[in-house]
Amino acid sequence: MSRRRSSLAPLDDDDLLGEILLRLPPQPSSLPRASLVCARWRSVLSDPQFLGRFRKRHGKPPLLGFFTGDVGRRHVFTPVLGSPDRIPAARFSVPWSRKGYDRWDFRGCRHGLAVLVNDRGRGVVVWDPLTGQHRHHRVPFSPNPRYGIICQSSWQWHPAVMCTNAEHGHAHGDCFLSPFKLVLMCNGPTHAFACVYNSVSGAWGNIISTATPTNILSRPGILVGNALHWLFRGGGGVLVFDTEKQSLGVIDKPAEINVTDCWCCQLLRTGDDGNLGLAVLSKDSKPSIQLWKRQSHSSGVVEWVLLQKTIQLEGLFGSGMFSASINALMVGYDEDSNEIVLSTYVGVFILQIESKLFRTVSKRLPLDDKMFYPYKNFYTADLGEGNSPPSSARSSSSSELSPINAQNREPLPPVNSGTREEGRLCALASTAGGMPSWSQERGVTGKLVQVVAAEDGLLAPPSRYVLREENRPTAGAEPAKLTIPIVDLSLLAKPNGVEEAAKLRSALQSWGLFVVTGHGMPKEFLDEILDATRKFFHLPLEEKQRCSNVIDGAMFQNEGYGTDRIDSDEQILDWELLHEYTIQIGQVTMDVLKAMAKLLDQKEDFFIDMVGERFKSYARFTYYPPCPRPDLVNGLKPHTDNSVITLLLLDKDVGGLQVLKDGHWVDVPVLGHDLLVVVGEGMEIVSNAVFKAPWHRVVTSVDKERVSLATFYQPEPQRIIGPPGALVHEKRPAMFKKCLVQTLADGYWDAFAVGERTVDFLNVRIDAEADGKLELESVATNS
Ligand SMILES: O=C(O)CCC(=O)C(=O)O
Ligand SMILES: [Fe+2]
Repeated sequence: MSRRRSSLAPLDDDDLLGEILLRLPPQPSSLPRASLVCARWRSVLSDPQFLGRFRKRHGKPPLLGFFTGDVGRRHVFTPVLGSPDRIPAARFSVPWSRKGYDRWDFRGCRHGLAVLVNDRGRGVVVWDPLTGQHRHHRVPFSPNPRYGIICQSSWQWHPAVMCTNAEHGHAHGDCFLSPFKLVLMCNGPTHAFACVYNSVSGAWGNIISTATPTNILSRPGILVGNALHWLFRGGGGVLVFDTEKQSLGVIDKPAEINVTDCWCCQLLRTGDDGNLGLAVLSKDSKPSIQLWKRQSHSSGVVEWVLLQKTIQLEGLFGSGMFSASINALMVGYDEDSNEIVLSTYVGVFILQIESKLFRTVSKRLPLDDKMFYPYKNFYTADLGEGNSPPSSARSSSSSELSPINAQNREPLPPVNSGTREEGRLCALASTAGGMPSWSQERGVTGKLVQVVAAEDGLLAPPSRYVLREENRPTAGAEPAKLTIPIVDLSLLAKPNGVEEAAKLRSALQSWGLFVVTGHGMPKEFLDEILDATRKFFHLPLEEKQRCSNVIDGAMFQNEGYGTDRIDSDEQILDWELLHEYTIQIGQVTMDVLKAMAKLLDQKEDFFIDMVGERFKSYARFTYYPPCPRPDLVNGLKPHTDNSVITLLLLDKDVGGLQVLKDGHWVDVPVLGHDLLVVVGEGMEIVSNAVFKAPWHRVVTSVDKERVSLATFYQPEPQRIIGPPGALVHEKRPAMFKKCLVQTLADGYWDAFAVGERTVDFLNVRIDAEADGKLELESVATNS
């Protein structure tokens, strides 16, 4: 500090003035406002050295807002500060595209840096929202195909970024991308892999892996000391990655806790001693947050301890905010301040765990299942220099630090390299649970039905396949001779497709399914798909089992045949075919969903928005061998689908699918190259039961085998779906409770096993009585 002349008034002394201005609060408007006083003040305030000292002095940057959204959804910046500190949302708009198949997911913020990952594992980006600088990295590995990966949807990328600046007094938020560590964790149903990028060496380290009991929740890892922690679903415990020792392991979670969904459990960094903690939100009539802490005893034993400090939410917020079955969701966490973000029916709040003090984020946002990623930084609006990176950071490799545009990203890996890059398609083969059906079974011990059917001299199906008399396909009258409705998709899309829309309306209203013509998929292509399917089922058993989803006797994932562990060129061709098919069928699905939305006088993306951009499509191939006694068995037992909609490509030569209409089974004829659209229970929920999922089943043939390919279109697993406000009104109350998609998916096979609909089995339907009262006619139409 220079010597001061005592004759100067304090504010005339530059050093003293600097000392005084350092004490201004770190809010975004502080420095810009002070800089309006005069040119001299402005010059002091915009001096990079002053700004560095200002950040150091304050240490912790203020919370500017949240990046909100969820995996698979667009993310936006939601400012939390009031005027004059409020930062416009557009200032931090997330620049990565979420279009088509090139989807980037925002996955967290730490130390003023944000991290995004491509959902197909094509890259990871560290982004400084303040300066717009970013680094794009190609992911350094693919999960090993040996672990059964056939689609990336069951292997998820969990990136985490952290500043590693160890300089004394360094204030995070002032990190400007250097130096940092980027941790990339990839977790599937059986294993986790981790790898660390160090910005100083500019290189990725070794790939470390460990066996895991299941998938982890799709939430940012919590940094405690040097270790990142993620919570497993169900009873799996906690996955720990030590970023210094580079070790990956699994620790227990409190035995009493069952991690049912990601909105009810949150790992913590406890404020008092920086230990790992866990907050569990109970959904009882008296909602509360139970707190656990991991404590080490002098004996060296480390265990979870339940803290006395249970937080009663009603006491804090008043009881008005809690209703129905879901009272609040934990939608975010700030590990620096140990604050949980709670979304409720009356707004979004931040709750500080130690003090139990809460602040309001917004009273306008309704209960919503999107994540809130807190973003903290020193932001000094309009100070020019102040918001630019210091020159040292700016001079580092310009090819790495450059404005964001599509061109400067690394090239995408070739589609054929190593593991498949397919993001959302899961292939499975047929049914499981309950009375076995006469179709190719999956994961069922004993002989496969195809093997049974091929046994010489088989006169009747083994007893385990034979249905009780009242359940046999022939128990009712002869199938009714009715014509399944047909809708021409190419006409529907035309501006004057009124007639076709009327047909669609009538089909949905009275059948819940319809035949689609005019879908534009070439006949040869569809033939090729079915031929490949048939060929696959005709492969020797050992070969099929090589791609089975059962490894070492345990079923480990939802996917089975058609895996990525492809050995022959012919099979690669099959997979490419399926990939192409999903793209094309995806387009048909979108068109159908748009037309259905228009029937309800909603904008065309109404249903598409509700199920999310990261919807899943499952392709299920089913093989029905000939059966000597079709009258005794089900090819596939009566069921409703748990999809939003299902698109079926049926065998060109052999029928067998039947739909229940007004209490009678009706044959779906052989459709050639037309497709069949079937409404699923998911659609029933999101249309508030305006559209209904029909019961259907498959009967077998004495002498002909049959194949089919069903593509199930499902919402994002972490979404909560329910009847949307636009379809709920006085005359038609909500017919379903809000429900996590994953819960519906998990309940499906249990419901199937006992012959129930999932919504009934899980008790998601609210008012069975009122169901069906509203006809489609009473909903306005624009067609
Ligand atoms: O094979 C068929 O025709 C129908 C298959 C089906 O309904 C299903 O997989 O859910
Ligand atoms: Fe079905």
